[in-house]
Amino acid sequence: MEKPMFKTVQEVIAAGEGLPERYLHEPTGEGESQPLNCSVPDMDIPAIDLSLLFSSSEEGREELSKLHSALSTWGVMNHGITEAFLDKIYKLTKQFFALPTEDKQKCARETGNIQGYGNDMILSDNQVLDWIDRLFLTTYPEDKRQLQFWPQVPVGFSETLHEYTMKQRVVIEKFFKAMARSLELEENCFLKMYGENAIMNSRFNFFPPCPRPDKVIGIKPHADGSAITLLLPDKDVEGLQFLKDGKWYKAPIVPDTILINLGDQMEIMSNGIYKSPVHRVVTNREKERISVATFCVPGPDKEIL
Ligand SMILES: O=C(O)CCC(=O)C(=O)O
Ligand SMILES: [Fe+2]
Repeated sequence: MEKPMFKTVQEVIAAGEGLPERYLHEPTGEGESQPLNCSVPDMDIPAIDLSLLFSSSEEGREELSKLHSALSTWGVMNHGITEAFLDKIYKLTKQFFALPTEDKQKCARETGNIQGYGNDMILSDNQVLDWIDRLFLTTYPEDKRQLQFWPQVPVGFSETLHEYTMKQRVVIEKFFKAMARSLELEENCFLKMYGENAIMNSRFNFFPPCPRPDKVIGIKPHADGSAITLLLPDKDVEGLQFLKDGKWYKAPIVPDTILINLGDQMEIMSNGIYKSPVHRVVTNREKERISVATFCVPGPDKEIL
């Protein structure tokens, strides 16, 4: 199929033609009266050890109440995972986006397909574009993978993504069980709604340094449409912010953790007790930033109640 004509943000920068107007963000939403790059306070999300939640000890009960409070306040929590493995993913993501354009184009998205490498999806002519390039891959179930979009270079990318997907499945199962426990529900109730055929999509996000962080946004305010999202925000560069009571708060950098973010489907599954938070990504004048978001979506055979 013919590849669509598009310029990624990296190509826009390389062309040296200045900042196209299409990237100038119109501040119309809640909490958007201040410049995008104004300083905002830290949010206080706890790091929670999901395995501890299954112990009936005092410590286990404490962890469970921490989970309840984090999810009902923010809809977000952190969970530790081995450092060396996460480092591998960060490194491969950086290496992929540092490849020459022709190499990245080998994974380029095709018209009508969400999978592959490209810029912000252009859905309408007057859409303000996000300052982001991305590689979007369905990782689970394995028969939904479109391997022609999986990078051959850097070497080890596909194997590591497969391994990460399997590790994430363990975290997801624990998380759904823990969430049911935190609401005093039958342990498997969310897992059953989520289903065996749940789909996982990983999106590798790259935000190049931006000349106008006051006017250009990395990702517009949104809530994820998933059940849950497992997110690896950049290890060094901040940018992710969450909206609460009309104010933005920044997600602090917590090393060696996955940030678990509830999506709209989980808000419904928990009868609104847990919220799907609105969040955005701001840009940085000097530094590039990466993140890897995995959206976990119930299978098409599931009805969300
Ligand atoms: O880059 C980040 O930290 C967040 C990414 C995000 O919100 C998304 O991909 O939906
Ligand atoms: Fe998001």
